Amino acid sequence: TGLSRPQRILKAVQKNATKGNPESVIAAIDHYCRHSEWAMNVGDEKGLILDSVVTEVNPSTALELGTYCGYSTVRIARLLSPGTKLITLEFNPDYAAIARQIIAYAGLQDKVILVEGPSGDLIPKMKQQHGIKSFDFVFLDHWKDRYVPDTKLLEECGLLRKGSVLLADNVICPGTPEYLKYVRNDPRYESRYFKSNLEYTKVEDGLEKSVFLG
Ligand SMILES: Cc1ncccc1-c1cc(O)c2nc[nH]c(=O)c2c1
Ligand SMILES: [Mg+2]
Repeated sequence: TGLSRPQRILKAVQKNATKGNPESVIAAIDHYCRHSEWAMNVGDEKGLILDSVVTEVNPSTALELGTYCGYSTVRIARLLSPGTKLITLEFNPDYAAIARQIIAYAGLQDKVILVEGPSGDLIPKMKQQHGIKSFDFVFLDHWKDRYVPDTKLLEECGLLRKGSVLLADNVICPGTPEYLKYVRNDPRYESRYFKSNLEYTKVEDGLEKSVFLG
């Protein structure tokens, strides 16, 4: 039955973007998903908030939960200082295969480590597999029912330090009420909501930024 949506997004990148130019890859995906077919990228509006938080944190170590086609992976990796790494976890092998090609098309493959598998299994292996002491920045954008268990797992594995920043997508749509309760009620987190819109729509959504206080 033809190409998948991620495959069509990759084709749009190959057709409309310039190799090695992350900005053009981002613009090509946003144009395609706004004018041709919707897809669950963080998008251009929430993407500006993501950019500002990544720039403020300037992480040495960053983790992304949920790669999909690599749109936010490219947004984050293009802002990282030389010598820093973004680890991105993706459960779906078909998504991962497309994301690798989009990340490579942007010329960012040397800054990104894409790992396929369930976040719940991979998070406890981060230290030994990738020599990570702790993450300065975590972008949660995978599955709403995993936000709380994976946050607890990051704490338990000693992967968060005083000042680590968690940024969560979709806290309104599809919505992560349990996660919002968790980070807003736990005194170890200082949380703030950034109101925005669901990618490429007028529906409200937003990002929750939570600083781990240790
Ligand atoms: C798919 C969808 N339909 C209607 C409304 C929102 C969504 C939606 C939007 C996103 O940004 C997502 N990010 C990560 N994971 C998701 O499952 C997800 C789902
Ligand atoms: Mg999302």
